Amino acid sequence: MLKSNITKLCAIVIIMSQIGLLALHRSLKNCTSDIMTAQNLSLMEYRVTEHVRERSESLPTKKQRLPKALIIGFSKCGTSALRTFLTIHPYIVSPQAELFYFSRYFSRGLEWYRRQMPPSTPRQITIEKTPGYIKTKESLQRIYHFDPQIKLIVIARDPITRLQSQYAHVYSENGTINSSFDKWCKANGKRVRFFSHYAIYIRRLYNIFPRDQVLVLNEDTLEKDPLSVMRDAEAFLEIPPVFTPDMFVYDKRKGFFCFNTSTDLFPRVLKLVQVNHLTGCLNSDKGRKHPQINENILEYLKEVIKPLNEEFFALIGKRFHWDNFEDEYKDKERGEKKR
Ligand SMILES: Nc1ncnc2c1ncn2[C@@H]1O[C@H](COP(=O)(O)OS(=O)(=O)O)[C@@H](OP(=O)(O)O)[C@H]1O
Repeated sequence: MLKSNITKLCAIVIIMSQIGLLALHRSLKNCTSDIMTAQNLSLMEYRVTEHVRERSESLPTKKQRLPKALIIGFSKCGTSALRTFLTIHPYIVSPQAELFYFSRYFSRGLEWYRRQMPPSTPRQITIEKTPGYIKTKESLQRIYHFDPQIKLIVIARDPITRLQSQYAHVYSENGTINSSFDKWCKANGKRVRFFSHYAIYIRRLYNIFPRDQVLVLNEDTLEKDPLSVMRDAEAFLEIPPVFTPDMFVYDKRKGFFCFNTSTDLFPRVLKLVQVNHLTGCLNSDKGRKHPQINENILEYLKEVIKPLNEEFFALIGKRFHWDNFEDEYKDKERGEKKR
């Protein structure tokens, strides 16, 4: 009797110790994966992380969660490319559409907003982008009341190029611009200033949110070196760095960096974001032909905009090299790309 009780006790001790070992093994595994994610992951490791995302998609913990970060502006400054590129990060989910919740659709309520979000695991960050949020104090205050700790991303662009982009957006039909940018600029001096004075909006933003919750990016860098922008965003969002140089390639015809269609990640990219399945580029409503500017108007715009840019750079504490607009504009490759 005593012997059989001792045997039972031994069996229990052995089982318990095995369970303990298993738990220890699991926690060590988690620990190593956290250490791994703290380092720069190679493409191979990115695939492993992606595999984790795929598997975690069926986890019961997956549900629609409110955003922990927003891309709030400025319109026509590369907000779509930024959101699209970021969305392939395994730790990020993002709704495809702009939701205008904190501006136009606030009365629809928080539950409506939540229901627009893709399902995510507790580790993933939901990011929503609506470029107009930065434009009104009301939207920013609503965002603050929603979550005073939320992270905010702003991307800005040379205001002259931004004006051209906006103009092309409004006045293009079937790829043709149907009126004169020069005339529009002359007739809309007040609007030119209003659209180009980034400092007004950034100052208002800094009055509501601590600066370390705001990341200000440069569209020019996104165009020329998307990888470095992705890395800045990863660091700001405190997520593991997974982007690698081979994920993006410059597409001469589009004139922009696009997803590399020849990596084995591309089928996954197509499931996550809307890009051209043949080229890996953003759709044709991004990268439109810009209107011509005559010398006089260019001089006028430079004069009006230069002090506004200086105010903006002083405020954000960094300088973007937007003063070479003329060279860029005349750059042959750029001319070819817009044709
Ligand atoms: N990689 C890549 N692919 C395509 N487009 C790119 C890219 N990087 C930056 N851009 C620039 O993004 C400009 C559009 O900006 P937004 O997405 O903010 O426009 S919008 O406000 O959402 O309508 C768009 O402006 P336009 O060239 O005037 O169409 C692009 O210049």
